[in-house]
Amino acid sequence: MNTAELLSSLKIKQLYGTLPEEVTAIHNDSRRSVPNSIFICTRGFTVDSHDFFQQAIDNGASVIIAEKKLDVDLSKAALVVVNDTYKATAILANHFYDFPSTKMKLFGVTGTNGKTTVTNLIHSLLQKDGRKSAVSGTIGVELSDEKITSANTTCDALTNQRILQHALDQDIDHMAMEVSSHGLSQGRLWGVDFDIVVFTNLTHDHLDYHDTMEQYGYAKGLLFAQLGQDMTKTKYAVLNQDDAWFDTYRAATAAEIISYSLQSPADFQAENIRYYPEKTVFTLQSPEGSYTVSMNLLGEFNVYNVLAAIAALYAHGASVKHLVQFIGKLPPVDGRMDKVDIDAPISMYIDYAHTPDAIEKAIDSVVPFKENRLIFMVGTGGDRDEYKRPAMAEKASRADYVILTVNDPRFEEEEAILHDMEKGMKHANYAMIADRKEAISHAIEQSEPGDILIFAGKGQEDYQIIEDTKYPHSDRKIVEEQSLLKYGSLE
Ligand SMILES: CC(=O)N[C@H]1[C@@H](OP(=O)(O)OP(=O)(O)OC[C@H]2O[C@@H](n3ccc(=O)[nH]c3=O)[C@H](O)[C@@H]2O)O[C@H](CO)[C@@H](O)[C@@H]1O[C@H](C)C(=O)N[C@@H](C)C(=O)N[C@H](CCC(=O)O)C(=O)O
Ligand SMILES: Nc1ncnc2c1ncn2[C@@H]1O[C@H](COP(=O)(O)OP(=O)(O)OP(=O)(O)O)[C@@H](O)[C@H]1O
Repeated sequence: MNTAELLSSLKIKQLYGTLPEEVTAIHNDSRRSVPNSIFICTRGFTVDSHDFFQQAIDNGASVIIAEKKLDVDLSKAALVVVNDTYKATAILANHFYDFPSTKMKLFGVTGTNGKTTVTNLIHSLLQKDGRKSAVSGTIGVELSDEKITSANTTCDALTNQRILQHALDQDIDHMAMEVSSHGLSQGRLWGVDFDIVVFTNLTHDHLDYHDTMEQYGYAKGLLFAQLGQDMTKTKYAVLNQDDAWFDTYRAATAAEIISYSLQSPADFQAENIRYYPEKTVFTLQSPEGSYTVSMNLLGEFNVYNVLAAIAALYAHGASVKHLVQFIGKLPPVDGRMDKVDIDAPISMYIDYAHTPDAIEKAIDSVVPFKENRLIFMVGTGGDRDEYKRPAMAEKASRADYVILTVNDPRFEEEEAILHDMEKGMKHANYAMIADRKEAISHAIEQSEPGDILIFAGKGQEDYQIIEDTKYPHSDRKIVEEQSLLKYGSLE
């Protein structure tokens, strides 16, 4: 691409040296720089990559974008100084990839819990409706036949544009993106032009990063404010009317609101909900009439998630009748109240709950058909929001027997994580077992026919992070092995 044309999108404070005529790539990681590329320096939380410009030049970068004058050998690369390199990243990425988000229907989903579930539901419903769709979030980026792993739920501004363009190259013109509060507050979504945005809920999480619930709520609200004022493009915000932040987010956007609720009349309302071990049935009141929804997803929280997905697709123009038919055919989302299909006299579910609210909701989802005991295993990660740990255990105390364990210890002492959680326990029927495999096998060992077991915190993840290394780990595999050991002879 022509360099001068590309850089004309920026307010340049100083240009040192001569711009090359063409550049072929943009990078924000000096280790990945290639010949004839732009390298953008940023002040990160961990390092300041203004320190790495020389590595980028050694790798062939011919333009360095920075916030200050650097000692660049101008015979090798030009130096461009701007006010804010994070903003410059978003602007340049949009121009370089030619505004891919404006050429597709983009759904953004934010909220403390339910983002992965709702984005995957939207993605599956779009595909069932014959659309070419992609999905991105905690479980990576899924394009037609390609899965790309990502370091974050919400990728950085440059990666987002690259992925959107990559999707368009594969003729994918619909995408559902998980939008994290970290992503919003760090500007990773700048320049991503969403058409339909969805809010699930806001409860305690990430206060190590946002400090207060107000700041956390404000960060989430950026998604709605960033829908913009341009009325030439129809946009919608799908909001949970039962959440305390509904009015704030409604006021934050000029876009039309589509509401959903379980508690009061809304555009989409669920009534008469019946819970079963393998399905949930409810009556849906919608702008197109009343329907019976029967779905393979469990629990009240998934009724909220399904309402959100149906409302988002309705905003997109889909018929509610068809959506209800499609919903009935979808399997549960991987690792979210996902029943383990094994011949044993106990019911076992793999779940991803790792916030107090999600734990409460996971337990709520089995209470209606619980006949014997509920054994609940729950863990939390090291080096992350320690304030939520006692609250998690307090919610888990509703189970008859609780096993406190660890998700990803990272660099933190496992015992310290367990003791933080223990402070919230409301009864004495619990064990603390840091080793996740041992914790699972203890849960199954304790079980008796008729019990329900929930293994929460890791969902479908196939690794555990110890220090900064990912080791292979699968709750599902261990659950299957251990339950065969105890109940295998019954088959
Ligand atoms: C605290 C935090 O959010 N950190 C994010 C931040 O990293 P950072 O500022 O520390 O980056 P850095 O390591 O200082 O690097 C700065 C720059 O130098 C570059 N660099 C670095 C080294 C080098 O040799 N050369 C070089 O050029 C890097 O490529 C980068 O561009 O920017 C990075 C790029 O966007 C993110 O990957 C990183 O997320 C880290 C991995 C993380 O764990 N974040 C969590 C808290 C997070 O964002 N979570 C949410 C989900 C939350 C939820 O569960 O809902 C998410 O969206 O993932
Ligand atoms: N709408 C909801 N309300 C409350 N809890 C929910 C809701 N949806 C899912 N959960 C709970 O939260 C867990 C995680 O769900 P999901 O992965 O969809 O959320 P998420 O927002 O993507 O989480 P993360 O940001 O940590 O990836 C589920 O396993 C379930 O226990």
